[in-house]
Amino acid sequence: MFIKGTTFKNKSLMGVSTMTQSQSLKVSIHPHTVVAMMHRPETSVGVSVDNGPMVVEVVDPKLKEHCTVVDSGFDDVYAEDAEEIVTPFSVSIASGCSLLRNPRHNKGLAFTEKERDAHYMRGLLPPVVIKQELQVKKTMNDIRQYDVPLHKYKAMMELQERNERLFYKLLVENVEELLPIVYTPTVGEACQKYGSIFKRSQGLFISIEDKGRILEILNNWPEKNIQVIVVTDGERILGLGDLGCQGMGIPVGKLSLYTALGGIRPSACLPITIDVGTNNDKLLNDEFYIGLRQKRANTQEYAELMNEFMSAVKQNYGEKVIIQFEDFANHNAFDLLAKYSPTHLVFNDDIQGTAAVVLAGLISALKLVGGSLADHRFLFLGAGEAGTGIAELIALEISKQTHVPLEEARKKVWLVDSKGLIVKSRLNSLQQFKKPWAHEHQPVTDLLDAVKAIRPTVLVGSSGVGQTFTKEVVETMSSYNKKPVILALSNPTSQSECTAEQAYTWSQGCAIFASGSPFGPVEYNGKIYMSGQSNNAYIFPGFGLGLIISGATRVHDDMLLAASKALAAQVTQEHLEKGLIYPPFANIRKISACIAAKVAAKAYELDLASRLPQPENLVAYAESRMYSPNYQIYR
Ligand SMILES: O=C([O-])CC(=O)C(=O)O
Ligand SMILES: [Mg+2]
Repeated sequence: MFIKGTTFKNKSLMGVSTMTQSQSLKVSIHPHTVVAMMHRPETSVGVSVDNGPMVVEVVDPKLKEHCTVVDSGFDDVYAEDAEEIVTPFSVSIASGCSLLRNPRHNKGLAFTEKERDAHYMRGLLPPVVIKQELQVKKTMNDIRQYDVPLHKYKAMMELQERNERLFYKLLVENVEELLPIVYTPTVGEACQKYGSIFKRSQGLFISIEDKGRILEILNNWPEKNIQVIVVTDGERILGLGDLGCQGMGIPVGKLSLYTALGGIRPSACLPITIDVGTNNDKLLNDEFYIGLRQKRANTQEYAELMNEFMSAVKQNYGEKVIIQFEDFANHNAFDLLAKYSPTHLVFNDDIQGTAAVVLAGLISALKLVGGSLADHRFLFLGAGEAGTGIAELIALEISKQTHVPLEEARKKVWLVDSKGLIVKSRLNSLQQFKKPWAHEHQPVTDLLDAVKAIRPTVLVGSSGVGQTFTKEVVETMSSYNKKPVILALSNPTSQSECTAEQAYTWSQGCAIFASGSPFGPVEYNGKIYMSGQSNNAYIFPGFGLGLIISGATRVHDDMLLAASKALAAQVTQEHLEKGLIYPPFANIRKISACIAAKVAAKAYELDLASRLPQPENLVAYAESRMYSPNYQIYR
């Protein structure tokens, strides 16, 4: 809303910020405009409201000279058609139209008669009053009418912008149907087209040009009580590569899962995209691209910006804000995690979250294939964040179970990158994070030969390249194993190493298969095969909740192991009989509470928890702290 001339000589919010609470400003405006405190203490303005004509009365004589009185009537009192300079004056207790347009508080047709009266909404809505349940039904009907997933995505984003609780209610109650829309695979397409579909900013954009001003930018975000930040620099969005500033879809999507799946309050979630340019020429030449039109900054500029960012976050939100790194390219992901783990509560979802979810799947799969982890041989296609992250967690668990040194346990795990099997003779040319996986072996240049040479029982795809598990690869795996475990983790679906149908057909129905992005049931030889979704979405929401409820200050590998085991414990005999190595997403909030409880328990055990005393029943405590999307009642 704009107030004409806006009564302040210094026509900007900064002008307002110079006033203190004691310099009270009495305002009588349109009856539905209840003006109260502005967000920031330094901008607090005591304001009272009378019903009546538009009058601004300044009580403090010292402020009088800064103000002009505005009258009501035919005049353009809100300066809607004025070309003069105006102050965008906003009110903070919403009522009337501003309440209906406030996504956090809007309930649409579900506002009761009493609320409509109390909040000056009578006449602004049609007479009917409906329940949230009916709104869910109606909105789901709407969404289902779109055939194109991206259209459903846009409808969901619009809902989030219009009525946040309804958005989360839909997501919580229809998680299996809507996850592929707000998350992988559709979010991948949304990021590719983000510039064209961009309507409203849903997070903070920090560009290399903002160097020196990051703290100021964080302060522009309306919420102060931030508990989780998901940040990307857009350089490796899913398996789609460098999408620059358009990677914003990922932090937004991940954080909506933090809320829907892990029960973290939406106001406590902050999506951030760091824009240091992009090396994607297609985007640089795209007229609708929303980011900086330049190549990525050099290593030093990048490191300086990230350093300022990490310091600003800690300064603004304290020790206990979770900073989740998402979809950074390998070279930065490992460095950032190593650099900031000792000083910040950082979590890399692609390295650590994916590792925990895959280990959980393997723990379940053992119940189908037999043996312990140490009895198996693991071969990875892809030696990046996911590949080496999973490999390391498997080795850590083997080492704990069998009491062999970690270096020894690592020998059970083999990795193939774009140059072939990672072996000792390649050591000097390998990036640091691949070096632990260079075992003694002849050079092998491709995956099929690596499968023949290593004879793995478990094959994991984490290369970001689609259709790399060929018929021959799957057949060869099946020739050595009665039940080959095949995980095609790359996202979105287009980058999956093979489809569920290919895995079941080529293995003649023997494979235990899961994938990063979802596949529907497959019929093979008259039997229906269901595959699980091996995606970090099972882990990070509950993991984050566990960190928050314990007040953890650092992430520890043992917490990842605890999360894996908690997830694996949710897989029942009934799931296993269907070939599922993950529980259905339908129960995810319950699962997240169980994961949170185990992560929190580990934090207490490791003396990393700051919330004391430790609650007696951590599962019940976790559940009690979860955000509910049900509407609140307004007085
Ligand atoms: O977003 C997902 O679906 C999983 C993930 O972290 C990635 O692929 O980078
Ligand atoms: Mg990711």
